[in-house]
Amino acid sequence: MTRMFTDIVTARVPSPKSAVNLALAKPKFTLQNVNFWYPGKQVLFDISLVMPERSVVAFIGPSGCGKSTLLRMLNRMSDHVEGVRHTGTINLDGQSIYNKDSNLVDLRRRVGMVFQKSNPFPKSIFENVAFGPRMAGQTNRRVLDELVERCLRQAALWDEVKDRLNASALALSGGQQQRLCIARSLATDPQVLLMDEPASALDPKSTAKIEDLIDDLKATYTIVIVTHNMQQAARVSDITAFFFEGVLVEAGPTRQLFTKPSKKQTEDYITGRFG
Ligand SMILES: Nc1ncnc2c1ncn2[C@@H]1O[C@H](COP(=O)(O)OP(=O)(O)OP(=O)(O)O)[C@@H](O)[C@H]1O
Repeated sequence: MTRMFTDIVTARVPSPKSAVNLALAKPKFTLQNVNFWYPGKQVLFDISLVMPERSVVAFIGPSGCGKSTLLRMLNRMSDHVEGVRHTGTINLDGQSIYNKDSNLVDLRRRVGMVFQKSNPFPKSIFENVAFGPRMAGQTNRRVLDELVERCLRQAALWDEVKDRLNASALALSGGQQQRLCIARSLATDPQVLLMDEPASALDPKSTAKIEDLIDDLKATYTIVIVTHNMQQAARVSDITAFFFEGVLVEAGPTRQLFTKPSKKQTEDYITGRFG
């Protein structure tokens, strides 16, 4: 059973073209002793983890283990629930994101987010991508045209929509809508993309497109992805972090974690014994 599963997974570990030299990469996020509480309940326990720049980091683990909460801490979306608190530090490029003088608008611009369910605005394809730059004060049509084209190209959607930029975004397929949301999050010029199960609502073909896109995007961006699909983690990520009941059980290079996990709990999870 173990052998069969790891054979399947290692056959699909990231291709050499996309492999990142983790030893040389600069840390993008550094988490030290992070704890997090919802009102009356601690859900993350003493998490320490380094996420290298321009790599893909996957969070895996059973439902409720705290993956999304930790992901949302990285751009402080978790602050929005009343009564939450945390301890520990999260540094982005060496600066704490929780400093009292840190700028939340700037943090969200630098750390974009793509959700499980695509959520385009009920506007045209063009306006969805132009929305962020417009909110930031960009009014020059030529600049917006160029930016929309660049982001749609980066999101591997340009060829499919270039002749209907004024059509409603809601008329696109689910997979196209998700790529549009990725294009929209690229338009504010982020450095990090947080993806919360970005392909779980998509068919296999659209999922493959998102995975190819993640592989392309990491040349420019640091990507953190929550996924329930272990084969997807194995295919797209450089580093995998396995969580169980709010504890980071093990994190390391993806191939190593899936072929030679150092903890029995990790092995039990990746071989399907629980979760
Ligand atoms: N807004 C909230 N208020 C209170 N508790 C919450 C809230 N959001 C999540 N939790 C709890 O925090 C714990 C971690 O949830 P979280 O969504 O981070 O886990 P997850 O690993 O992402 O789960 P899933 O894979 O099912 O999405 C769970 O026990 C959950 O019930």
